[in-house]
Amino acid sequence: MMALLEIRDLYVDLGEFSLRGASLAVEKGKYCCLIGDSGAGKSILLETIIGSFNPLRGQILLHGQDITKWSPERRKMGIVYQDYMLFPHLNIFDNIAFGMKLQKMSRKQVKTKVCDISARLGIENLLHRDINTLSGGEQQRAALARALVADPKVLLLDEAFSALDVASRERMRSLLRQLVKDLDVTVLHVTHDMEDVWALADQVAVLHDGQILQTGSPEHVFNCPRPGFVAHFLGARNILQGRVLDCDPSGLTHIEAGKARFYSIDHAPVGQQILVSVRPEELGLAREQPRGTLRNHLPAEIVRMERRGPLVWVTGQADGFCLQAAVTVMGAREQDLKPGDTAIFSFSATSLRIIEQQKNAPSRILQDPPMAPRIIPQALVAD
Ligand SMILES: Nc1ncnc2c1ncn2[C@@H]1O[C@H](COP(=O)(O)OP(=O)(O)OP(=O)(O)O)[C@@H](O)[C@H]1O
Repeated sequence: MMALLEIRDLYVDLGEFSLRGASLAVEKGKYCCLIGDSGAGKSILLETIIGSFNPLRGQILLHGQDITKWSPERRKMGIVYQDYMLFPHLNIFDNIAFGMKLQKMSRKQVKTKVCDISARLGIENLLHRDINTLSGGEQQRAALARALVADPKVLLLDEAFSALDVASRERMRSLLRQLVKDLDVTVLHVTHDMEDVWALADQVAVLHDGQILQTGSPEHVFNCPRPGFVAHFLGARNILQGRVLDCDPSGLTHIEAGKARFYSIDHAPVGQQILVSVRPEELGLAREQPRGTLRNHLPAEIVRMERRGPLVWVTGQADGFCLQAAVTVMGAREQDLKPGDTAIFSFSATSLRIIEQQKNAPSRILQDPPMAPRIIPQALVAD
C-alpha cells in the first residue's frame, strides 16, 4: 500500500542542529506518534514537513507526489502547537475561519464549515467568544478546529496536549480518536506522553539526534526495541545475549544465555545468536521458586533496592547477569526482601522477547555498567 505521507532521507541543516537522513512512511488514515528525547529534532521535522524549513537533500511525498518544494499553503496540512498559537485579536469563529477567508471562500461556505467542525469538537457555543476568555482545553479544541476545518490530508500535532490536565487530556484523546476516524485524516503527533502512544497510535517512530531509529506498531517497538538508544529510551533494561538451542513442538524457543536456560514464544533459527529482553515491570520476585510453572526462573542476589513512585526497583546479580525488576511496594513488602537476600526473579515466556538476531556474535552476557551495591533503609520499602 502506498504511503500517504512519506519522507525520504531528509537532511535539514540549521547550523547547530541537523536532521540527518530522516525517513518515515505513514499510510492513509493512520495515526503515527513521533517520540524521542528532548532536542532530537521532532519539531524541526514537523516544521520541515509543513514547509517552514527547506531540506538540503531528500524528499517529502504526499500520495507519491513530491511536494518538497511546494509552499506551505499548497501542501494543505493542518498543524496544532503546544501553545495553540491562536490569533488573540480574533474571536473563535474568525480564528477557525481565518485560512478559508484567505482562500476567498464564500461566507456561506465558511459558516457551514466552521459550524460543522466546531459542533464535532463541542465548541459551537463558544464561537463568539474572545480567545482570552477560554480555558486551555477550549483553546486547544479551537486550535484543532482551525487545523481541521480546511480538510487537510495530514494533521500535524506538536505536543498539542501537553498543557492540559490529565482528565482533559483523556477527553481530548477520545475526541481526537473519533474525529480522525470520521474525517479519515492521517496524523503525525509529536508527544512525550506514552499514554498518547497507547491510546492513539497505529504506528510509532523514535527520533534521536536527527534520525529516525525505529518505526513500527507500538507493540512491536515497545516489545522489540532496537538495542541501543531506542531500547534504553523505552525502558527496556534486561538485555541478554544468548543463542537459540531448540524450538519445541509446543512452539517454545529454548535459549541459552551464559549458564542459564530460558523460554521465549518468539522464534529464531536454531543456533542463531540473539539479544533478548524482558521489561522490568514483567519480572516477578519470590523467595521460593514456584513449582510446576513454565515461567523462566533465575535465583539472584539482591544488590540494590530503590523506591521510585509506586514501585520498587530491585537489582539482582547472578552468574554475571544483572536483572532489574520493578515490583509494587506491596509486593516487595510481602516478600520481605532486602539487599543481600537471594530472590527468584521470574518471568513468562511471553515476556522474554527476541529483540535482535545477530551475525557472528560471541555468546556473552550484556550487563548494565557495574554498580556499587547500595543498601536502602528498609523503611523506604515498608511505608
Ligand atoms: N530555528 C532554529 N535554528 C537553529 N536551531 C534550532 C532551531 N530550532 C530548533 N533548533 C535546535 O534544533 C534542535 C532540535 O529542536 P527541536 O525543537 O526539533 O527538538 P524536539 O525533539 O522537538 O525537542 P523537545 O522534545 O524538547 O521539544 C534543538 O537543539 C534546538 O535548539
